[in-house]
Amino acid sequence: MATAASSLTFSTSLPKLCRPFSISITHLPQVSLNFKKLNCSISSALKISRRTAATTTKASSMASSGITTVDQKNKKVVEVFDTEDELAVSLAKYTADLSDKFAKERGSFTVVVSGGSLIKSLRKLVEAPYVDSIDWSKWHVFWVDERVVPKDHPDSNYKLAFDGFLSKVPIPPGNVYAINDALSSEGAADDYETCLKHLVHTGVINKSSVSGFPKFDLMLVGMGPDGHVASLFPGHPLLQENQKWVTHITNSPKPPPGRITFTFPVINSSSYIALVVCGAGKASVVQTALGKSQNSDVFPVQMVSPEGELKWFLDKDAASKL
Ligand SMILES: O=C1O[C@H](COP(=O)(O)O)[C@@H](O)[C@H](O)[C@H]1O
Repeated sequence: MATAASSLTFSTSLPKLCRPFSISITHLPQVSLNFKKLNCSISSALKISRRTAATTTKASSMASSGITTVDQKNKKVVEVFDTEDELAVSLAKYTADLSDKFAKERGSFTVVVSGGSLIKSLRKLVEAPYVDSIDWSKWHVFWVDERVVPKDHPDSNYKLAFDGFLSKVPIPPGNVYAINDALSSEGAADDYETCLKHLVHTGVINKSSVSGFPKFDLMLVGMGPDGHVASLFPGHPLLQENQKWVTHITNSPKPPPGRITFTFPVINSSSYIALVVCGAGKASVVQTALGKSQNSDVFPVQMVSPEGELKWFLDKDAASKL
């Protein structure tokens, strides 16, 4: 299964640029909770568990530890881990299992990553056993959002992923799809969309028969403390974009201001989405998205509703208000 796994360092050549190709809001319902192991604040959550026991099932076979919640109807799983380290172990297994599945089923594995804290949580993938067992040659890597800065800039999501992950595994450089950082935000977004269209046309990326948008195998997505996902921020008109695959923003409330981002129709056409959220600073948004909060705001994260499975990976602090 593993290929060329003896080297942990891959070529420093540039990733594939897209330039050559110049060529209903669903408010997630209350989830059911099945506390297999519980060391965090639980009293209110246990009440939820009793209230919703009828729809509670065991975790998927990919779940390895933690507190697991399953909402079968909405294909939503919530898993809470005592520590971020346990979360990272489970996230690595989840990703490796899906890599195996898609490599066998379709000969390639299309993976979309965000920037931010997510990348650190992928660190177990570059350790044994996964670094040697995953068939990295099948991976095609994309960004759900990117800051329009040079690739060696500290704000670059590409640089973050390269330094923390991609430089440590033998993914063919031609399968790493960074933005063209020589373009404007608008130009880079259009160019990235053109790149995706080419890859859908050539069959590298699946196309959703439901939405007609590209259907990525796995999106590994973080969430900001304001509930933003990708570069889709609360209250921003881009939340409603339903034509474009990739769009741009020049006034991001979080610096830097110029970014490109996948739109919700693309995000929500995915086969699997892992939403990885850690830290007490994100607990209130998690409570609104998954708990019984009275907050009437709709955060962008609540608009994440894939065709396939959504799995939340939460650490104890992020889940502390559930
Ligand atoms: O600006 C961004 O922020 C979000 C969240 O980052 P985090 O550090 O709070 O996890 C990230 O998912 C996104 O890709 C990035 O561009």
